[in-house]
Amino acid sequence: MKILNCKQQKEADAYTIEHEGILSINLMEKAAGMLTEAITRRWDKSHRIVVFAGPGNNGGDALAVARMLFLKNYQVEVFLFNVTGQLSEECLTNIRRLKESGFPNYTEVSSQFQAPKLTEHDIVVDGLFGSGLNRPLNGGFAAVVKFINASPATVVSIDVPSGLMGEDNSYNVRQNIIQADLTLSIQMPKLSFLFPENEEFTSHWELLDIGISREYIAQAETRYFITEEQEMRQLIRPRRTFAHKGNFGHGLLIAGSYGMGGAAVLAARACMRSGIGLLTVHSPICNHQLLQTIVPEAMVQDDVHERFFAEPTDLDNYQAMAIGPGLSQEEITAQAALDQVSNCFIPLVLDADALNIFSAYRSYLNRLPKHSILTPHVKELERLVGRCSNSFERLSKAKELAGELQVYIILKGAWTTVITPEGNCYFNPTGNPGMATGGSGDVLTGILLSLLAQGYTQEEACRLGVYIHGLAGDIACMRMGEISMTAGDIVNALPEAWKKLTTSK
Ligand SMILES: NC(=O)C1=CN([C@@H]2O[C@H](COP(=O)(O)OP(=O)(O)OC[C@H]3O[C@@H](n4cnc5c(N)ncnc54)[C@H](OP(=O)(O)O)[C@@H]3O)[C@@H](O)[C@H]2O)[C@@H](O)CC1
Ligand SMILES: [K+]
Repeated sequence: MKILNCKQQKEADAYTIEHEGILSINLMEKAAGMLTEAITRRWDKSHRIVVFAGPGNNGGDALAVARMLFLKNYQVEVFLFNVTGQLSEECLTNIRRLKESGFPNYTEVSSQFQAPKLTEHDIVVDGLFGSGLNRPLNGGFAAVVKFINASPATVVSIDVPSGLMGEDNSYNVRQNIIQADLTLSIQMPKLSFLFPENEEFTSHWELLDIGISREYIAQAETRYFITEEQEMRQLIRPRRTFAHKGNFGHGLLIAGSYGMGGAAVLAARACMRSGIGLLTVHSPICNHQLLQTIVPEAMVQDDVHERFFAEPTDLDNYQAMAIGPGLSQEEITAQAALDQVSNCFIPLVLDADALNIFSAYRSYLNRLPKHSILTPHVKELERLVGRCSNSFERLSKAKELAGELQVYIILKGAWTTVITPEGNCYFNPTGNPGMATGGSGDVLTGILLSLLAQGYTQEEACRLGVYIHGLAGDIACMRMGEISMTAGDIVNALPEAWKKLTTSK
């Protein structure tokens, strides 16, 4: 699914109006009908609905919703903020329609706002500003936002919480943004909904498909996408009847150190559970027994060192390599890892300590083989690109780095993002906060190695890998709960996740 910017959303509305034979006011009526349905589905008539409408079409939506709720016998109050005397055409039409419906509780605010008393049983409909917001809110509008945020009422925002920019909020004033309990977003999600620091504004959002032109969306250019299940289903390659293990690749996992053998175990188990033909784990001698016992399916190659990865190994027999989980950053390991990675000629995943080593030896960064996959979480990314003050900046810097080094970056967190060397960003919809637990990243590394060894392209492996990892996380969460689930539970849920994604619905 594409994520378009606000300018494109406006163009999409205009294109739909022009090419699909629908009047602007009727498109708004359709949106309002769906918004009203979404509200009445959740709240019955015992709730008073207080509508705050702004001067543009977001306000127009809100006024139409007010009329529809009133005609369904809800108790509704409306405040229209008309401070400049300039209202959009559709907003004006909806004021007229509201009045014609016999609506009694309409207040137009031009200067002084007499705030109503709001209770926790009230529902506020926020239709102050939507995709037309072009600067941070201030003055009277900021005061209204603060009043709504301070009230105990439940807040439903139309399209966007008023005051929130669709993409970059670096220069916004956070106190002047509506903290919505629910955002009913028209047609497409906004990029800013996917950033963790905006959770207080958009913790829950839902999309309403008002029938914006598919043709426009198909040709609209964007760098931002949300991955969909159907796309992932189509990526998965069927296993042929006459297949043998040689068809599914041989992967090399370089992982583990003294006290960190578990990371190698988790990655290896996840790798085996994701369809690879053969796996060799290269680990320090101390982990030999552990690996042979817990992951008997994998072959174990001992390093020369008892406790640490110390000597690069030959890559001739492998189709892909992953390095990093539980590796440590000992000097001897760092040298071996830099050497191993710099000379790697097969598809490669770098995770955890392998990333930290490259952050510490920055001059080696340009020796990273092209199209390597880097899987940093926020802190690991910032070690590479420097501190960032917000998610938009972080994403921009990650895109720059991916372009500069020609690598794939998987930025882990809620809405894990796959960033391609060309600068495309794919946000992953699966997963849950229970996955924020030690070893979860090691599991992802194992899955990625498995997919690369099987011949999936880097982009396919990244997108499918994070999707299945999140899906397994969701299954683990259902089984064990968000609090108790562990990385091992994610591995244990992989079979069901793969089955779910490969059986027809
Ligand atoms: N048929 C359609 O078109 C459909 C449209 N739809 C709906 O329309 C919404 C977009 O409508 P929109 O483009 O009119 O923008 P909107 O957010 O209402 O505000 C624009 C106004 O705000 C003003 N303004 C901006 N920033 C400001 C600030 N900081 N402080 C103060 N003022 C500020 C700006 O004026 P300016 O001062 O910039 O001249 C302008 O007057 C969209 O979110 C969706 O809900 C859907 O129903 C689908 C069908
Ligand atoms: K709004």
